[in-house]
Amino acid sequence: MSEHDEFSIIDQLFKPLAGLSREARGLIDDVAVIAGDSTQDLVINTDALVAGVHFFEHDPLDLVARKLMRVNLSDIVAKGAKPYGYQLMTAWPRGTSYSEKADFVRGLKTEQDRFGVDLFGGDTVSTYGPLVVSMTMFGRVPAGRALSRLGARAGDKVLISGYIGQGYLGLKALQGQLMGLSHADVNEVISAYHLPEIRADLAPVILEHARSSMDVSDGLLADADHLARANNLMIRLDLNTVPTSLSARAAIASGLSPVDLVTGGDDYQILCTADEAGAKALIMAGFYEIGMCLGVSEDTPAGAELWADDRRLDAVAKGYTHPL
Ligand SMILES: Nc1ncnc2c1ncn2[C@@H]1O[C@H](COP(=O)(O)OP(=O)(O)OP(=O)(O)O)[C@@H](O)[C@H]1O
Ligand SMILES: Cc1ncc(C[n+]2csc(CCOP(=O)(O)O)c2C)c(N)n1
Ligand SMILES: [Mg+2]
Repeated sequence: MSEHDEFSIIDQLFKPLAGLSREARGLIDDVAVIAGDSTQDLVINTDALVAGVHFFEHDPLDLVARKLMRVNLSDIVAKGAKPYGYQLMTAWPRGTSYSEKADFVRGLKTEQDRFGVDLFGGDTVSTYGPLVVSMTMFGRVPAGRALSRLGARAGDKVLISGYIGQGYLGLKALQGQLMGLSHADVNEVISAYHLPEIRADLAPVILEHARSSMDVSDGLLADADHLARANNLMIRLDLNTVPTSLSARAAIASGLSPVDLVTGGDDYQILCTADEAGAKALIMAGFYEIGMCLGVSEDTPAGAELWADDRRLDAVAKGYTHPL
């Protein structure tokens, strides 16, 4: 096992290449922001999906395309930006048929129509390895207003845009490891794994009322930990207030640990912080309050902790990390 993971590689090898460019945000945010004209900036995000790592090799390719679009859109929306267009890279395993590629394109078209984006360019190559698809998504935001992971303050409320654990439950169902759910519940969580919910409609309210914001891809606890550390704060999450679906509650009743839901990842919900008034407005728009930002001290170092019923809970891992 290597002593490196994605975060140490980014930190040690890639961060120096970003230099002091404002656009890169020191590679501590999820996106780059490029100044446009005097009215708007461009928010840019790249996320890739790899067969066997992010999706199953036999997943229908229209769903893979749709998931690729959504995992990229979640970062754009989290920064308060409006989706604009995208570039695409596809590395096709040799022997992939024309009709499979056409399925992939059909999935892209469905999401283009839904989210109002067009294809701006990209690259098409072949590979001896598994299918790899990567997207660079562009969004537009009023000049100087793009949100960041930075900006949270002690006393801020922590909020989430929707159910946590749906994608993880779908993954477990597809792996045949989910017990106690009805047929309809299983279909619901598998559908969430393939097609995470993206609330593009929330971008304006996030822009208006959040102080810091990011999407949740690795796991709620892991991403709250990233946000907390970026701001040198302690985030205390209250597990009892994390919103979960009826399917998730049925899985818990059948023995699933609720901690797994907040560390499993594949959520693509929006995690943000706001002051009291901002939190009220965000809750009115559909967000759920799930925790607090606290100042750091010897007893409360920077990072995220999970609490339930006045007890701190331990998690084996806070979320998904790519071993490198
Ligand atoms: N290979 C790379 N080259 C340049 N920058 C990179 C590379 N990999 C990651 N980064 C940058 O490092 C920062 C953190 O990346 P990370 O993948 O953790 O972001 P994220 O939005 O949380 O990702 P994800 O949605 O994939 O979980 C981002 O600014 C990203 O652009
Ligand atoms: C087949 C299969 N096995 C495992 C997982 C879980 N998983 C893989 S990557 C990731 C974090 C987000 O990725 P990234 O950080 O690259 O954006 C998660 C939760 C999955 N989705 N599919
Ligand atoms: Mg992100």
